[in-house]
Amino acid sequence: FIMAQSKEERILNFVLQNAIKGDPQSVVDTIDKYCSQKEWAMNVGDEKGLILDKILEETKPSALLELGTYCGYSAVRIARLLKPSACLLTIEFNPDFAAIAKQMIEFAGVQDKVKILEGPSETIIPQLKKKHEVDTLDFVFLDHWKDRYLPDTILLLEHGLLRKGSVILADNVVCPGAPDFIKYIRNNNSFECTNYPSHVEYMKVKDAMEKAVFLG
Ligand SMILES: Nc1ncnc2c1ncn2[C@@H]1O[C@H](Cn2cc(CNC(=O)c3cc([N+](=O)[O-])cc(O)c3O)nn2)[C@@H](O)[C@H]1O
Ligand SMILES: [Mg+2]
Repeated sequence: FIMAQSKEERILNFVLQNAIKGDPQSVVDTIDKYCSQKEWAMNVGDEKGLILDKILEETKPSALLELGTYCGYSAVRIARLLKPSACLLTIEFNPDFAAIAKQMIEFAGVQDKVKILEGPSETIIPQLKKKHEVDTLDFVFLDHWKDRYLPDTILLLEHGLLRKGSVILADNVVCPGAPDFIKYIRNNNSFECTNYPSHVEYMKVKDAMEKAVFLG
């Protein structure tokens, strides 16, 4: 009998059947095709993805953290631009989504640059230095629950995970929005903020990403 698939399983199966194995760009393009034509899903998407690409190419990070792996779209999108020695740690607490993302990342052939850490960000961030051999982070992508953006940014600061020049990039600062994070980061003299207007993935609804550079 046909298992009642989840949307996330349907996205993964569409990639396994239609993308080119070992080609991360084709995985990104195939997810965008499925989610714009068949079923909407909360990937950062192609329009905001190009902003993400540009900021990555400017930053050239070696140690990266993502909060909210979901199906692995942004993990594959980020990893495809990283130098061989770079490493993306991505935190996901939903085990079903983590399993899908693992298969997505392996199919794209970027598994050597991506490590999925299963659990809630509030638990894993304090473990990054001792358990996951992180010194400081060059780049952090926030795309998980919007009311966790601010507390997790404060956790990163408290645990000495940011250094002068570390870049935090936050998705969805307009829709669904992260008002407490935006208020804090724009009023904190230790951060230099830039807003990048865009749209919600696969929609005409206005959204934006916010870049915050830590000044030390
Ligand atoms: N504290 C957490 N620790 C680890 N993983 C988490 C945490 N919170 C959520 N997640 C995971 O993030 C993934 C994605 N996610 C993101 C959100 C919040 N994002 C959105 O709700 C959203 C919503 C829209 N939208 O409604 O248009 C557009 C977007 O780009 C979005 O990111 N909820 N789950 C999910 O796999 C979830 O398990
Ligand atoms: Mg998002």
